[in-house]
Amino acid sequence: MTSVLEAQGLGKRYGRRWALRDCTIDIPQGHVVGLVGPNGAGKTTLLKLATGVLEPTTGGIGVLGGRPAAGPAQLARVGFVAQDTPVYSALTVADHLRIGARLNPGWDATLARERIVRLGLDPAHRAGRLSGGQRAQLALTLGLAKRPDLLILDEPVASLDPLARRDFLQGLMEATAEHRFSVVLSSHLVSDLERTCDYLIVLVDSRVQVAGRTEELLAAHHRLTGPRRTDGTPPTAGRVVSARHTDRQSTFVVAGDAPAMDPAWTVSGLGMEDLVLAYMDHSTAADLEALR
Ligand SMILES: Nc1ncnc2c1ncn2[C@@H]1O[C@H](COP(=O)(O)OP(=O)(O)OP(=O)(O)O)[C@@H](O)[C@H]1O
Repeated sequence: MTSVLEAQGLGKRYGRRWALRDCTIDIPQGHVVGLVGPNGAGKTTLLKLATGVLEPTTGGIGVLGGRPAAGPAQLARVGFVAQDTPVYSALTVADHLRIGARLNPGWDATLARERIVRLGLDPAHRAGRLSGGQRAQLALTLGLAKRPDLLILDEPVASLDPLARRDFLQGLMEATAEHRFSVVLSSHLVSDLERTCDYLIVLVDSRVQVAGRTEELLAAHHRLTGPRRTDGTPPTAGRVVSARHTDRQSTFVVAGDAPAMDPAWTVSGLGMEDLVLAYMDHSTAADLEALR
């Protein structure tokens, strides 16, 4: 099956600073992919490379088997809702739908119309007078009515209140269930992604820390808690993702099979938030190590 997103050694540099480096990923189609990382991690850069808004400094990226923005056919297959869900303030909701219909060969006018009605948006309302949540919903409607094979959303819910956030993500989930397309969605809030995504990419300090199916990632990581280890290493094999020590206790997050343990140690599973935080910790520890 063609990958939805495939990158090899992908990097983007602004002047001397790398916004994204050594990014190698291969994501199969049919997933809702959560791209998570702190502010400035490189999420927008990766998404702009995927949509052809930016050109790579190193490496290459393929989207649905083609080059990003390679031509009209490729552009028609990928929908992009940029950060802050931009709309044209002076134009009405209906104007947005008309422009969408004119610019997109696969435009689904029925889907757009029905969605606007369901959301209770007045077609005559100017976009500049919509609330943040309504603007985000309008931008999502434009992205969905394009009927893309891949919809890319850059922090679409960042500025929304919890209710609008929930409605937006729910609308997105309903649309993916009905129309079966892939989604890549970025956020710095894991809680947004927890309910929505079945594939996860953790990006910290311009590098992909881990990527894979959420269920598999959660099954492959464990938290070990036990008496403080004086040498700072865990009492098992497996790759250490993060390590924390107090005077009396050590806590490790390790990647690998469930370890057979000494009874003084507790092994537990992780939630998505724990996993993301462990990889953020990992990146911080690596930075500190590099400074030594
Ligand atoms: N046009 C630009 N010129 C110079 N540096 C840039 C430019 N765009 C982004 N950067 C830098 O690249 C890095 C990654 O930025 P990016 O916008 O991709 O991060 P992000 O993870 O999307 O952050 P946020 O969650 O805040 O949107 C940051 O250090 C940022 O300052």
